[in-house]
Amino acid sequence: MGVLDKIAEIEPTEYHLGLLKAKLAKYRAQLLEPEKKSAKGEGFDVLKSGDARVCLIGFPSVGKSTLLSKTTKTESSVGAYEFTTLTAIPGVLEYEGARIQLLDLPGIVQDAAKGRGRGRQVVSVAKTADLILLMIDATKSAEQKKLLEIELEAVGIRLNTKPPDVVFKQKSAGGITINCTVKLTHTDERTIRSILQTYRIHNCDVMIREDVRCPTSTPHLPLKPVTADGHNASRGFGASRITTDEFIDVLLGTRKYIPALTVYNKIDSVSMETLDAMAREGDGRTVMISCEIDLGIDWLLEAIWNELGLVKVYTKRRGEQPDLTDPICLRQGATIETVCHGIHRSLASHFKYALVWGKSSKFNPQPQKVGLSHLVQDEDVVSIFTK
Ligand SMILES: Nc1nc2c(ncn2[C@@H]2O[C@H](COP(=O)(O)OP(=O)(O)OP(=O)(O)O)[C@@H](O)[C@H]2O)c(=O)[nH]1
Ligand SMILES: [K+]
Ligand SMILES: [Mg+2]
Repeated sequence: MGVLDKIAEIEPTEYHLGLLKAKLAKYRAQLLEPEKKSAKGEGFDVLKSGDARVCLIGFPSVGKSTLLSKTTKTESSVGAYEFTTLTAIPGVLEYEGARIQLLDLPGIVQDAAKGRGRGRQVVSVAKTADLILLMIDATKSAEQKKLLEIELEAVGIRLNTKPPDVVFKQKSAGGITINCTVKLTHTDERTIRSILQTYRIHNCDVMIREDVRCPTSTPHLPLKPVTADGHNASRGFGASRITTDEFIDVLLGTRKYIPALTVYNKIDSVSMETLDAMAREGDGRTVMISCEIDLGIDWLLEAIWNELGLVKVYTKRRGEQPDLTDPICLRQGATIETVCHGIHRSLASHFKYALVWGKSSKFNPQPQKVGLSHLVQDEDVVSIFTK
C-alpha cells in the first residue's frame, strides 16, 4: 500500500466522525436522563398554568427576580448578593388578554448542567418552557450569552432551531430502509447506517426531507467539550457536522426545540458605546432593558408576545358588535374548532359554519364563510353558527 493510500485510509471522513459522534452522543444522553427527584427539589415542580410558560435563565444577580416583581403581581426576593432566589417562583404576565406564566429561577453557574450547584435542576426546568429569556447583566462580560447557551445545550435544549425534518420509525423486522427526498450534501447514507449500528438499531425506516439545516439565529452548538474561556474545544468539524449531529438528535428523541430571547438588563449602568455595540451585535431576538429606570419593559412584553406567536380572536354574536373586551387567546396554528372549544366544550358538535373577519378572511375586509378546520389569525373576529 502506498503512502497516499495510507493517508486516505486514516483521513477523518464524515463516516468516521459520525461514528465518534454517535458514541459521544450516547454517553451524553445518559447524562440527560431524568434525575431521581431529590428531597431538596421542592418548589421546582411548579404547575404549568396560563396560555404559555416563559422561563428566566441567567447567572446570579442579573435581575431576574427584579423583572418578575416588576411585570407580575408576584414579589420575588431581590438582593444585591448572589443566589438570592433558591427555588422556582411563578408569576403571571397579563398582556393583550393573554395570561403568560413567567418563571423566576435561581441563578445558574458555569457547568450547571454538569451538576454544579442546583444548576442542573434549574436548566432542566427550562425544558418545560415555551420561550426562554436568556437574561444578561449588561455591565458584565459579553460571554454570558454563549455560556448560557452551552448550559442549555448540555441538557438537550436547542435554542431557536426547528426540529430536523426527519422521520424515524423503529420496526421489529425488515432491515434498514433509508429514503431521502433531497440530495444529502452534509451527511450520507453510510454515516447514517453506521450511527444506527452504534445504537444497535437493525430494523427501521428513515425518511429524510431536508439537506442543510438553517438555524434561524443562534448558531448550533455542537456537543463538544468547552474550554475554560467558553470556546468550543473542537471547532473545525466544518459545516458537515450539522446534519450528522441532528440525525443523532432524532434518534435520541430527547431534544427540546425552544425559542429564546436575549434580554440585556441594567442598561442604565453602561456607557453609550457599550450600548451601541450590543445593539449592533444583537439579532432580531435581542431586547435591552433597565428594570431600575423602567426602560424597554414594554418592548420586552411585546417581543415575548410575538415570539410565543399567541393569537387572539374576538367573538361576535349575530347582529351585535364584536366583544373587544374579552378575546380568546390561542396558540399559533389554532383553528375555528379551537375557538369553539375556547367558548364551550360542546360547541363544536353543534357547529354549522363560521364567519370570519380579519387577516384570515380570503375576502378581507369582507367576511368569509368557513368550516372547523379554518386557521384563524391574530385579531380575527369570529361568529359561530350552530345547527
Ligand atoms: N443598575 C441596575 N440594577 C438592577 C437592575 N435590575 C436589578 N438590579 C439590581 O441587581 C441586583 C440583583 O437583582 P435580583 O433581581 O436579585 O437578581 P437575580 O437575577 O434574581 O439574582 P439571583 O436570584 O441571586 O440569581 C439587585 O441589587 C437589584 O436591585 C437594573 O435594571 N439596573
Ligand atoms: K440577587
Ligand atoms: Mg432572584
